[in-house]
Amino acid sequence: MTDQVTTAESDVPEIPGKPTSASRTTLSHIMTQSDTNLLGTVHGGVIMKLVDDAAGAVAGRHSGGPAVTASMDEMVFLEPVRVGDLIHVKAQVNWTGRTSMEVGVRVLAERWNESTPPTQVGSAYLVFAAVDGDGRPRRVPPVRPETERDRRRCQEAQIRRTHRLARRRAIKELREKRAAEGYQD
Ligand SMILES: CC(=O)SCCNC(=O)CCNC(=O)[C@H](O)C(C)(C)COP(=O)(O)OP(=O)(O)OC[C@H]1O[C@@H](n2cnc3c(N)ncnc32)[C@H](O)[C@@H]1OP(=O)(O)O
Repeated sequence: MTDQVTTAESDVPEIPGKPTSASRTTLSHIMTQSDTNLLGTVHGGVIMKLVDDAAGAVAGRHSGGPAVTASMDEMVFLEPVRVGDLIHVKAQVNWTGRTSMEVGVRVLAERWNESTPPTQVGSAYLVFAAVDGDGRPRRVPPVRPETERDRRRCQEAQIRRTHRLARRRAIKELREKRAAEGYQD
């Protein structure tokens, strides 16, 4: 992983931007008995897979080709999901770097056969890297936020990006320091 935000190279032509709405996606699924954990509610891993699927579709659509999950952070489960819940997994590109994208995901649930408004049951932020046929990172079009909400999400994604890089750098430096001091853990 690169350790700093890379600026666009001057010798490479700019890729035209793409609006957020061009790749925004919702994946819906009814939860059944086979999705439950030992407590009888829906297994968190089932929801995480749907989150990764929806985010992957968004990343592929935005980048115009294959994209792989590089990281998933801040997966939050707000309320238990039950058998018979209709889940809506809403995903959009919040921010783009040179070859990576942060995708924000919200998970909503409603009873499958009732017309009550859905409630938010979870959220997550994932980083996807666009890759070429050999699995090497390739450049992505810059995302063009369209609404004030899109712009806020983009600003928040930049904060998360800065923190991810700073945390990674700090841990790397600590490990190097400990190795130099002779620790072999
Ligand atoms: C949809 C699916 O199920 S995919 C299956 C699960 N995922 C995978 O198998 C991916 C396996 N991992 C990989 O192939 C590689 O580690 C990659 C492609 C993600 C990154 O490759 P690297 O050699 O580290 O490339 P590099 O350092 O240039 O990083 C590429 C971009 O990803 C970002 N990135 C890489 N690792 C991370 C990470 N852990 N967290 C956040 N961002 C990351 C980098 O910051 C960089 O972004 P930028 O170009 O916008 O600045």
